[in-house]
Amino acid sequence: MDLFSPLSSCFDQGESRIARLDISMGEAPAFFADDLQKGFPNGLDLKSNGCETSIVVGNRTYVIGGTSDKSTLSVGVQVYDRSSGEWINPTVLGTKPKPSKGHSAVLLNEDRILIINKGTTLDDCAWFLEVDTQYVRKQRKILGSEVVAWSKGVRGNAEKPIVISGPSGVGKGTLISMLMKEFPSMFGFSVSHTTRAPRAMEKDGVHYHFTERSVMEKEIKDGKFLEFAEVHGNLYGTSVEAVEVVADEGKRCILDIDVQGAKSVRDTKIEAIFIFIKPPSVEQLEKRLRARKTETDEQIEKRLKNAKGEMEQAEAQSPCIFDHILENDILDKCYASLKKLLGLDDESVIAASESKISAPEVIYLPTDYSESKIGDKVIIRCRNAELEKASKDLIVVDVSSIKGSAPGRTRGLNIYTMDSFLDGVDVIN
Ligand SMILES: Nc1ncnc2c1ncn2[C@@H]1O[C@H](COP(=O)(O)OP(=O)(O)OP(=O)(O)O)[C@@H](O)[C@H]1O
Ligand SMILES: Nc1nc2c(ncn2[C@@H]2O[C@H](COP(=O)(O)O)[C@@H](O)[C@H]2O)c(=O)[nH]1
Repeated sequence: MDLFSPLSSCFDQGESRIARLDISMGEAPAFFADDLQKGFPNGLDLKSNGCETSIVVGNRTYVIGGTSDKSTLSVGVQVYDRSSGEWINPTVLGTKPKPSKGHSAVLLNEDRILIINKGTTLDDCAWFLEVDTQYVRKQRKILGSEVVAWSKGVRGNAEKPIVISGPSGVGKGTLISMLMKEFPSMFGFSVSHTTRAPRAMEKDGVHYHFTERSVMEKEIKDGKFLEFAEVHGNLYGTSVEAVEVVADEGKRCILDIDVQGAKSVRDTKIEAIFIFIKPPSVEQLEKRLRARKTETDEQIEKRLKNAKGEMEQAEAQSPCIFDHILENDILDKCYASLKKLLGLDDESVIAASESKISAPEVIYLPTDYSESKIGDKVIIRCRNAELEKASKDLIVVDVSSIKGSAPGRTRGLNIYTMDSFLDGVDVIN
């Protein structure tokens, strides 16, 4: 079996990477490998640090690596449009990977590129550069410019985020606090941005990121938000970073957002569980809001008025935003239903602990390897020196079960080792 037909998209270190670019069409800028290797500016603000990789997707060539901005120690992206002969500086969304000792690129399904970072731990080695996913297309329309988006690959099946919505005062925050108190290592709260003033006990960066409207509007324009909405006269929004921070802690993300926000998240096609919490009655809702003593009478009136619209929208069958509607009448009862729904009631927890899957192996990606793509698997073969150290010389990056995309992490990545000799794999370089 020939596992190692070379990948056209990969450039090993020391080679003249850019020289391999097909820039024969149109008026491509002078873009010489020599200049790049000496670190000379090339008219594109792109300087080589010996780590660029290029990959062709349709009529575009993506040059990934190095950075055009010395202040951000992260991987840069440049696009060469072969039909117009022009270089484009795309808007790059999402958290970028940090520069590594080189990387290789593998095209997946024409909509995203798998970037494998050399010399990193396997938990940080796989990143996806999305070039034409639904999210990227939508952002391209909104921002009116070329867009690419980074999404880090997360090993294993991290659970879907949970979106909790419901009228103000229904008890969303109370239920979320109970969940986070009982399961502190399981859940992480997505800290939203808001332009409303902090309440007495609220801390910046914990309950919200309190911000100015003009700053938030600029950040919305820059594509930093997964969703945002005008709620009860203030601007609220979930930044992409807020969700990524939770995923990076290995926790399941909980979003407390209004119905408009839930609809926006639903529209992005992000895989999440959407739960609407409804009050037993509008009278009870008013009682809770008044007892909380955090809003003026006028603000309470506004929130109650909006509550009616939110409940109508949530219970409408089409478009159906929510997967579940829970009534928060007796708090403990509602909390028990929420836990059951999330598979956290006693019976489900015992069943899960009995069938617990062992933690993924800790492996390091070598700096010297060759790789090949077979279907949904990228096979990485360690070379010489590293081969001697490694008991298993093949690392398999299996993308067949990946779920999700930018904004946020791409889950379900399976990375494991294999021994080519023991497994009888015929390796041809
Ligand atoms: N089932 C319940 N019965 C009675 N009071 C409740 C119940 N659930 C929550 N409360 C109380 O109602 C008030 C509002 O709850 P909470 O602040 O959690 O609402 P919320 O939905 O998060 O509101 P907002 O959207 O404005 O942030 C709080 O004082 C809380 O203690
Ligand atoms: N669309 C969004 N809605 C949000 C977000 N964060 C909070 N909210 C919702 O706003 C109201 C009011 O909250 P309060 O703290 O002022 O009482 C409530 O319904 C929240 O769910 C967000 O990031 N996006």
